Amino acid sequence: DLEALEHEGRDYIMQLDRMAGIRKNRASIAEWAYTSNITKENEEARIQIQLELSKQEKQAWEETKMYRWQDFQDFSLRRMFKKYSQLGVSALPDDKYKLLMQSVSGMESNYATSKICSYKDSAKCDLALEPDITELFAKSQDPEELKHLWVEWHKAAGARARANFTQYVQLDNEAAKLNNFKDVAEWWQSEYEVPDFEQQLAKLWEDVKPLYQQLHAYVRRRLRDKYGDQVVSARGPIPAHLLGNMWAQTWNNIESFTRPYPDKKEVDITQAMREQNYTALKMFRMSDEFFRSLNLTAMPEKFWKNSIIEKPTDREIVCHASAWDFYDGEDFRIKQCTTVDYEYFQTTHHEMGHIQYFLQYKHQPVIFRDGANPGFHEAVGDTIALSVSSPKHLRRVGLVQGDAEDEQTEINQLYKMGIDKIVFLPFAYTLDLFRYGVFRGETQPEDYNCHYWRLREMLQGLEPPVNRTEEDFDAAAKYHVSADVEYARYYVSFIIQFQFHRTLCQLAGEYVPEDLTKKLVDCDIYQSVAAGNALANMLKMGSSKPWPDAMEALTGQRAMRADGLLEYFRPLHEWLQAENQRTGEYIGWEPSKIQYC
Ligand SMILES: C=C(C[SeH])C(=O)N1CCC[C@H]1C(=O)O
Ligand SMILES: [Zn+2]
Repeated sequence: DLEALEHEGRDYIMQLDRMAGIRKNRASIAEWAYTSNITKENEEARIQIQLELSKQEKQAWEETKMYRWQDFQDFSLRRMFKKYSQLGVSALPDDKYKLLMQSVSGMESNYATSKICSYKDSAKCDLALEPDITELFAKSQDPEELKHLWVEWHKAAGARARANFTQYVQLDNEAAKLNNFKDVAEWWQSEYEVPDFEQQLAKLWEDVKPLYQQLHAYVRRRLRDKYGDQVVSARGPIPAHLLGNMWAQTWNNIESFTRPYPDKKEVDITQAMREQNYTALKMFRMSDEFFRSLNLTAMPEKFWKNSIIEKPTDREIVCHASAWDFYDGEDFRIKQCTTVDYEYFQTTHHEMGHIQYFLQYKHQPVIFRDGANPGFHEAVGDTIALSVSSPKHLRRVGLVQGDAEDEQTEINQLYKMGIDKIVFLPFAYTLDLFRYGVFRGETQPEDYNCHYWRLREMLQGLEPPVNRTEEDFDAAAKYHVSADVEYARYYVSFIIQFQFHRTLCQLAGEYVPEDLTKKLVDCDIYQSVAAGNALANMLKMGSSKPWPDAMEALTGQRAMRADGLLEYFRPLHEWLQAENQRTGEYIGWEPSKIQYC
């Protein structure tokens, strides 16, 4: 009878889950070995193990689908079977599976090992993205040097990935079809378990776009003031190489010469960190201490032993920051090439947020050890970092001196947060709208660069520094495109982290709507056990329930909405509107004159 069948099904799936944990542990170990020491043999070993594990997965899958789990009574049991009934890329025949692994691995190692020549010294050709190019791009205010770095990096890391990318698209789409998806776009969106995910992204963009356009117009004027109208036009898109970041995904590196009230004291956190002899380890210890202050879980001993927190000098590694779950309940690691600066201070909290999520849901069955949706996993650390970057907290830890002055200081603070959080949204939206089009076949290889820049211009109001052709492939110059990492997760994160932050600030007694002494912009939840417990309760759920349940458990809302972000930035939005009106700034941008299609 059904009762007995369900009982047998439970025994089966729990045994399968234990085996899956062992497989994932082995996969993580092989992946770590390769990405922390990029050599041909480590790449081959990793692919060999992936191939072996995929065979085991396929066998297990054959057995799993024999169960009539759709009729089971228990919700969690049904959910476990549903997730295990999706085989993934292992559904590909061995030869295609191997080809797919090789094409992604080829792109990723190209990205990780690409070097370019210096602008000032054409004989110096050992500049890596981290730390060399990143540092130069953050500091240089020479448009010609920035143009050189931008063009050379996009040639080395972007154009060179085109062939592998085209093959990866073909094979990944075949895998999608074997999993009963139309294409990879549908497969990626299925992770969010809502039928209208793409419409939700579009709605969120409509909500935030007016604020972005005001910020874009203001920044364009300040850049025109600095570089002149031969470099930055009054009504056109902003050249993408002038924003302090290789992908113009965050503009925090131009804050020092574009902030609204320049005569207010300079708040240079990076300088303060360096003056106070911060080290990578100190940054990690401080982050761990913040999480513990919320009554969350301390980093386990193995974390401190096994993590790589600085770039090794004796080998090539994948420097792009990452957090690792080894699915054995004990081994959790971060790998990042930390530099002592404000940006990496944020990244450290971001990665520690991933580890905290791993720790909170480690008691779950392996199949539920995941974010409620991919965006939740990206939002945890950033939510904590919203408190860490508040003036109140920076004063608490001695990175900022003196007291909160006045409304102008607050506008400067909101501006600093806005050129990080608001400008990121159209960037993130572009990256996956582009790839949705590629996977759907709406964008053919001969149109890759043209379609990428059409979206960049339409959504971000940017243009390339020089003409582009289909010899280029600028999208792959971004890590996540070369590494096959879905990006809508960050778009979701940058929206929901403000919903999380607002709730946690209220629980911490740090934010009271309409109380001018308890403003959201200056909320710091540090040491609030009430906030920490509420966050922990949501994190413990992992992916055991659909994400609206997790969202409701923490915030009382069941949807992702821009109202948290818009509330946080309202004073800045009003200031920008007044300021752009005062200077008669043109809001939006006319078509670019640069050739890229
Ligand atoms: C820090 C990570 C590793 Se999950 C990252 O890739 N992030 C964090 C914010 C956006 C995105 C990026 O760097 O593009
Ligand atoms: Zn992340």
